[in-house]
Amino acid sequence: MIIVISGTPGVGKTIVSKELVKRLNLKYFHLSQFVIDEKLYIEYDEERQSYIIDEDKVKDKLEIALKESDNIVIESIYPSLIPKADIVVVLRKNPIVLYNELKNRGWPELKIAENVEAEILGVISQEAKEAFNGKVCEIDVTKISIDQIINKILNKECDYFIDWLSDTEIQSFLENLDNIISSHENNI
Ligand SMILES: Nc1ncnc2c1ncn2[C@@H]1O[C@H](COP(=O)(O)OP(=O)(O)O)[C@@H](O)[C@H]1O
Repeated sequence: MIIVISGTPGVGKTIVSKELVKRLNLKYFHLSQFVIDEKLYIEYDEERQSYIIDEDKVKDKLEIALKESDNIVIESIYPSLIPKADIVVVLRKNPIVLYNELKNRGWPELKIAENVEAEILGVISQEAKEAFNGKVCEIDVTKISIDQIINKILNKECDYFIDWLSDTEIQSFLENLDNIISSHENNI
């Protein structure tokens, strides 16, 4: 069984992945750590304080690293780079709650804005559905405990249509994020 836990940074991937590993006695694979350990990046983006990954190298290395793997939880923000999976869980978190989570991490303003915008637009969920059509299970984790998340995953209780933009407060929040992003782009 290969379970992928994906979603925007800050939604709860690590905490959920580790709890799932414990409950089901599975192996754990953190893709972003693998990228850093194997130096599968092109460069470090100082402004965003994150690595720009070399997708082709990651795909090749993953094919080898995961070749024999079964009974594993793979945590990743890049679901389309993963060669195979039985289920791809995409954790979703209310963008305003997520914004505060990333702010508490002390991340740069631009990195927060880009990640929260991606959550509003469902970027990772879309990427997962294109790569693993029919195997994706989205879960809104905003108001539920880790235990409840794990049970939803094990019972495949998915939320079928998460559209943050149906909330007018989030529509105006997105405009603010766009302003932050464009102000950084204008300063280049
Ligand atoms: N269901 C939840 N309820 C309350 N807090 C949560 C929940 N899921 C995650 N968190 C908290 O959210 C933060 C981000 O979790 P983490 O697993 O580090 O996210 P990610 O790996 O997606 O960046 C952590 O402080 C974690 O304790």
